[in-house]
Amino acid sequence: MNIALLGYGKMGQTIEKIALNRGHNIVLAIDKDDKEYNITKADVAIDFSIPTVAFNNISNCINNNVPVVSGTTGWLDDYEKAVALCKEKNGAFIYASNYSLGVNIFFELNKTLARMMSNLKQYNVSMEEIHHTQKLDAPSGTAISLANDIISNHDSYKTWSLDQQHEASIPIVAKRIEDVPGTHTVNYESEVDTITIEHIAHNRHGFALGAVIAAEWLVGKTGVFTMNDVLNIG
Ligand SMILES: NC(=O)C1=CN([C@@H]2O[C@H](COP(=O)(O)OP(=O)(O)OC[C@H]3O[C@@H](n4cnc5c(N)ncnc54)[C@H](OP(=O)(O)O)[C@@H]3O)[C@@H](O)[C@H]2O)C=CC1
Ligand SMILES: O=C(O)C1=N[C@H](C(=O)O)C[C@H](O)C1
Repeated sequence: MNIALLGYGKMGQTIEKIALNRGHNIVLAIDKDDKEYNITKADVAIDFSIPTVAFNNISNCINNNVPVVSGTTGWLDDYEKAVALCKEKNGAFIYASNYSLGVNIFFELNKTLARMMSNLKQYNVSMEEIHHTQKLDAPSGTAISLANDIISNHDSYKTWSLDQQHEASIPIVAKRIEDVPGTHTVNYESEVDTITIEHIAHNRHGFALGAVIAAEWLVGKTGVFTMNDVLNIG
């Protein structure tokens, strides 16, 4: 496949290595200063850029009939617009806050645990995410996905927040520590014990491999998809 990388930072460069190893070509590697480029050279685009440009990058792909895999976080206020555009243009679009197989398994564990905890009011949930210091958004996209999945599966929670706990709100602590690729923790605490589930990424390989697998899967399809469609779990 001919792949366009929209964003050639830490993730773009990791994706390039994995894509080349799997026999693909990188026909574009776009960064902040690359204003003029022909996206139609690509069979598929993979966007790991920055929150303020992600929606434009995705729209440009959809408008030019190029399937697009989006991994950028922090732009989701525009997600429904991207979905509507994709449907209108009969395009192909997938977004995931986290492309790693491990985190997608963790998402399922989190939903199951939330369903079990919904009847056990003695436990209060809290979350923590830790990332490297260059990260632009907080909380992480993965933490938001985890919180939304708890809200959908647990009667007591209606929202999440980064500050002090409000009633019916899941408190999230976002820490920034040099070189951490991504750690997510969900805690249920009672007076007598704590139950914790945690995912620790050791490097960016899992995210990048998942994004390339999603791109391979997406080509030739039309519609709006999630990683559950690609991995057939959940
Ligand atoms: N879904 C997932 O599985 C994962 C998602 N992410 C998300 O992916 C995104 C990128 O992460 P990461 O690679 O670590 O970040 P980096 O900062 O290393 O890379 C972002 C890149 O985007 C570039 N960029 C800036 N403006 C544009 C533009 N207009 N078009 C294209 N590219 C542009 C930046 O260029 P310049 O440096 O010149 O400004 C930079 O090279 C983040 O939102 C992060 O949260 C990260 C890991 C996994
Ligand atoms: O910025 C990162 O690095 C990461 N971002 C994603 C997120 O916001 O959840 C995924 C992963 O945790 C790494």
